[in-house]
Amino acid sequence: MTTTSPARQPVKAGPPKALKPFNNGEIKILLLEGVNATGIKILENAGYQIEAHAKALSPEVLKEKIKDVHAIGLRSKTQLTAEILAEAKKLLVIGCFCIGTNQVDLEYAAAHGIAVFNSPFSNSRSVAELMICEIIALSRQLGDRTTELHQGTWNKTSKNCNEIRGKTLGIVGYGHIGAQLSVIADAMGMVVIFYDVQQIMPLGLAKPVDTLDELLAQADYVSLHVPETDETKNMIGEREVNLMKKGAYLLQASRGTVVDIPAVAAALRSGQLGGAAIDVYPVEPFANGPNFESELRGCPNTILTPHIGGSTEEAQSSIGVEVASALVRYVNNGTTLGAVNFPECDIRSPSADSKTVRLLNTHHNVPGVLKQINKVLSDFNIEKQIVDSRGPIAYLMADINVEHPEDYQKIYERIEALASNIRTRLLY
Ligand SMILES: NC(=O)C1=CN([C@@H]2O[C@H](COP(=O)(O)OP(=O)(O)OC[C@H]3O[C@@H](n4cnc5c(N)ncnc54)[C@H](O)[C@@H]3O)[C@@H](O)[C@H]2O)C=CC1
Ligand SMILES: O=C(O)C(=O)COP(=O)(O)O
Repeated sequence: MTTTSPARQPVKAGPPKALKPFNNGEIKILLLEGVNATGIKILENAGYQIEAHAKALSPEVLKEKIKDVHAIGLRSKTQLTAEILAEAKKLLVIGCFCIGTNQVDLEYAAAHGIAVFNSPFSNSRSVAELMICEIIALSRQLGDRTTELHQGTWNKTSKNCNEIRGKTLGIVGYGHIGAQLSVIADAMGMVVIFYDVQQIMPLGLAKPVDTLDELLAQADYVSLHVPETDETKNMIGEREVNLMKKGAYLLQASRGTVVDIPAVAAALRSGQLGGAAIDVYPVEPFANGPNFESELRGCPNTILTPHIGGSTEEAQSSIGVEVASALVRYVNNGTTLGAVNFPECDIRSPSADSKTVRLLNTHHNVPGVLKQINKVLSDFNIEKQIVDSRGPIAYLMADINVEHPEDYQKIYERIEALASNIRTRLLY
């Protein structure tokens, strides 16, 4: 006789519980720099109180406005320095509706229990497409020809104008944007080489080189796609420009601090560089208008754009969805997946009919913390718990079964009173 073991029955899970904050009241969010309507809709549907501005705010106004909000959404312009964040007593979370997060003091934010989210790749394709457009535009001197013709000058010439087929593109920083650019350039018949501090799988026929100097010496076009860090500051200066082939082109859509602008302007005027396409600047105007000063103005074959690499409808729309959803998940459920300055944690939602309370605790990553936290929780049934650390801070999520709502305040106060506590939230 054969016996079959009974099929394992899945635990029945009801609909997930819509958790709400115990101690934050109504969630207020400040949105700056024209966050896309897709993001605003998600935040509205979550029931948050929204104040949205099309532009960045001056530091003085921002210091006032940030005092009262639980969340803030911004793009690359707004600088959230430690000085500004020090005013933000209620702030739980920052959403960078862009790729770069260098505008936020990430360490200060983490140390104060403020999680930061961004959109790691929603505008990568837009930047890569702009680079392709500019590689051809520089090769055909389109900027100069169109300016001349707008001024009434017909200047039909083929001098120093080239096809891009067979030319070498050197990509500095082979991350999301660099790799995307590599694939398109490769398909257009360019020879692609790249330099990155990490070992990254080359795509298509692209080849890595060992040093930046090697890349500069070989490339007809150098395109920069590194983040702003101490190491990338002035990565391209007079020395590097002079290592480039005479008449080569520079494309810069990373961060303004990566390039020494006076050195590039001098090389453009002397003919050492055959042209440049620059999208980002060490100092960018605060708002749209006739307010742009730079040594680059008037340089030959120089395409200047006002930080529009990621500015397409497609990119902004998907960034809106991605970052707003991350903010809602963090505020409503405590999920930190995708945070750039926090340990990444998530646990399954409790079922709607449960008496579950979710504890979210950011604490100093020191020995003995969990013992103290679990001492407080030991009077209750801990259904699930996860904790992870990142450098000096750690984040704990715990679902606890609490029969009597009057215990919520007790749990909250006792966890908050621990010496290790940075920030405590309860959702129920
Ligand atoms: N102009 C615009 O509108 C936009 C600009 N950006 C800028 O582009 C940068 C790059 O974006 P992603 O490709 O998404 O970033 P990513 O993080 O995917 O890639 C950056 C790459 O640079 C490499 N890297 C870092 N330091 C380096 C160094 N010293 N030398 C060589 N390689 C180095 C990294 O290892 C990584 O592979 C962003 O950090 C942002 O500042 C991003 C989007 C739009
Ligand atoms: O995504 C980025 O890092 C960018 O530089 C684009 O910034 P923006 O959203 O145009 O202010």
